[in-house]
Amino acid sequence: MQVVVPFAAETPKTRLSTVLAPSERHAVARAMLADVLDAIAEADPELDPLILSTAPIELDEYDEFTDRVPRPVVAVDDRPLTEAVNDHLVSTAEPVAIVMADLALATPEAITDVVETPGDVVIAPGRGGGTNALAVRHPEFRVDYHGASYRDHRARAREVGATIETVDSFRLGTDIDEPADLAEVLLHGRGRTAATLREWGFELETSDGRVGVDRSAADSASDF
Ligand SMILES: Nc1nc2c(ncn2[C@@H]2O[C@H](COP(=O)(O)OP(=O)(O)OP(=O)(O)O)[C@@H](O)[C@H]2O)c(=O)[nH]1
Ligand SMILES: C[C@H](OP(=O)(O)O)C(=O)O
Repeated sequence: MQVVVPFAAETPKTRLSTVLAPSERHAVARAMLADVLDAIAEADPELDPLILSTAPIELDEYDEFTDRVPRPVVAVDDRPLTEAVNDHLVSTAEPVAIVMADLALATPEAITDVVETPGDVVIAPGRGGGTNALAVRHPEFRVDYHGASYRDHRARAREVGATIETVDSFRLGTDIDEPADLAEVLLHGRGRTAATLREWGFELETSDGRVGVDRSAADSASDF
């Protein structure tokens, strides 16, 4: 199955701007993308990842921490997310999975659950109403991201007569959007993203009611 990984390359992760400098948001977005690509490759080398990026990206830097052969293809489409993904769905008659690039906790097992669960539309919801991973095997189904897209995708699937399955996954449900989500990476991440945050001096902060992250000012990037 082809696995499309949408990637906002130019101004990624704006909701992390209170804790990460612009250069760090780029770096953490790339680290998360690498973690997702690794999970896909380890789930099944036959899966065919396609990065659907808003701008050209150079993949050479991935060589040092992946043994993926061949490298994923990068397709550049600067249209908004929903439009770009739907155009891709229209252009292929084959089943397609769409896996977001900010799933830093993704594991091969979780990806396998999405691509192997039978159903015309298989959805791994994200916290907050989003759609973090999706498998589409129905020719008329189209995406409608943002807002409560989990609810909207279920409604769209019903409209076209598609069967719907939900994959209940903590690892795929945890997209890294807000500063508090970085605590989940430190707690549960096994890959590049967790290592990057630790290199930057992020630590768990447990003194308040809810676990968060803390970082010493000395470790912040110069463009913060
Ligand atoms: N190709 C493409 N991918 C996008 C676009 N917007 C977001 N993405 C990707 O879609 C996934 C979910 O993105 P969001 O969490 O909604 O947005 P984000 O840009 O990552 O973060 P924020 O700026 O904080 O909203 C991530 O993998 C993004 O890289 C877009 O317009 N085009
Ligand atoms: C793309 C969007 O992501 P969120 O804004 O929920 O992170 C969604 O899942 O619909």
